[in-house]
Amino acid sequence: MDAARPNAPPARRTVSRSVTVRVPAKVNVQLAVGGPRPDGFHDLANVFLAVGLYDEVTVTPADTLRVTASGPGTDQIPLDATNLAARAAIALAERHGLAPDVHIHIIKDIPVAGGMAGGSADAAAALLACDTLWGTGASQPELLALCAELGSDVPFSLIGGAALGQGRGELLTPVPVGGTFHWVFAVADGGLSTPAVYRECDRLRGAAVIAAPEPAPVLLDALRTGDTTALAAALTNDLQPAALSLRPSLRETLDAGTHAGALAALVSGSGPTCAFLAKDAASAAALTTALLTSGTCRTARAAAAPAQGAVVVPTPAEATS
Ligand SMILES: C[C@@](CO)(OP(=O)(O)O)[C@H](O)COP(=O)(O)OP(=O)(O)OC[C@H]1O[C@@H](n2ccc(N)nc2=O)[C@H](O)[C@@H]1O
Ligand SMILES: Nc1ncnc2c1ncn2[C@@H]1O[C@H](COP(=O)(O)OP(=O)(O)O)[C@@H](O)[C@H]1O
Repeated sequence: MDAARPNAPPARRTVSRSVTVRVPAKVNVQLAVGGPRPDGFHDLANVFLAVGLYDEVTVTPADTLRVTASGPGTDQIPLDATNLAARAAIALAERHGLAPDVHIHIIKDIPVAGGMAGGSADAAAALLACDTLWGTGASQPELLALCAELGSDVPFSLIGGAALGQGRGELLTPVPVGGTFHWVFAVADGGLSTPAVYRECDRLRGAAVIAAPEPAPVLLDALRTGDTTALAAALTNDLQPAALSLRPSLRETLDAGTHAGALAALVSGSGPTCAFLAKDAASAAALTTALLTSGTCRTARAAAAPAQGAVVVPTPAEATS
């Protein structure tokens, strides 16, 4: 008790606490790509679906900004201020006149450079974690605006679920989902560069006239009604020919999943991860086993969708109180 103020509540001890945020990967169930814009981006009709593969980002007060990471592929991500999670912390700190002095630790389970928005996920997670740690109390629109500055896919990583991304993918409209979809992801050795895949898409299209990208009503209906068969028939990815052109061996991966009973097979975003839609959880488990033994991928993972967006993980004390 405070001796000077007998009725005052016990003084709060300032503890150097950590905040952990869990954030999902995505698959693009429709990726319609327009022609190149003057700013180098492409207009999209990008229907994102968050899937249950997660990274975890923990921020802890520190003397200076520091990034560490564990998990597969982390030797391929920068651990300096160019890491997307570090860029997110710096952006939020600058906006609120703070020093971005945190230790950011990333536990990666989302394939690196795999077309599943792992870096974007870490950026969204770091933003939410720092906002919570620093008590900056940013509103959802403020967080989404910061996300859009960090990358086209980052806003979706924050909100999760399913959403239509227009513009370069950052202008989101949530999409209702009426059921659970069971996916399997075949993870390749090594990544593909997103800008290189967009460039290859432009090169393959040559002088063809490209229609403005539009969301497909049949696909949005399939999501809304939770109809797996209809979703399988409606999946499209305009970047798939470019990803296959840069990595022809992905055709064998797609064929292996199709022969093993997938309802549909497509490249996830810019690749090289291949995504397979399964009838149900049991089919997804069987498909995972078949892909693991097919010799056409580094590993295979089953994951259900939709997944929740970035969320603060309760500390053990909070979880039991
Ligand atoms: C292709 C998609 C599909 O969701 O994701 P991935 O499969 O890579 O995860 C996205 O469009 C990737 O979004 P993201 O990875 O956030 O890209 P950004 O950092 O904003 O941009 C990286 C580069 O990709 C190209 N780019 C990106 C988005 C877009 N609408 N048009 C583009 O041409 C540009 O060359 C840009 O310089
Ligand atoms: N925290 C991060 N996690 C993953 N990649 C990162 C991160 N920060 C920067 N990068 C870089 O971003 C690029 C794209 O990675 P990623 O987002 O995993 O792939 P994709 O854009 O295919 O979904 C990689 O070249 C990687 O080195």
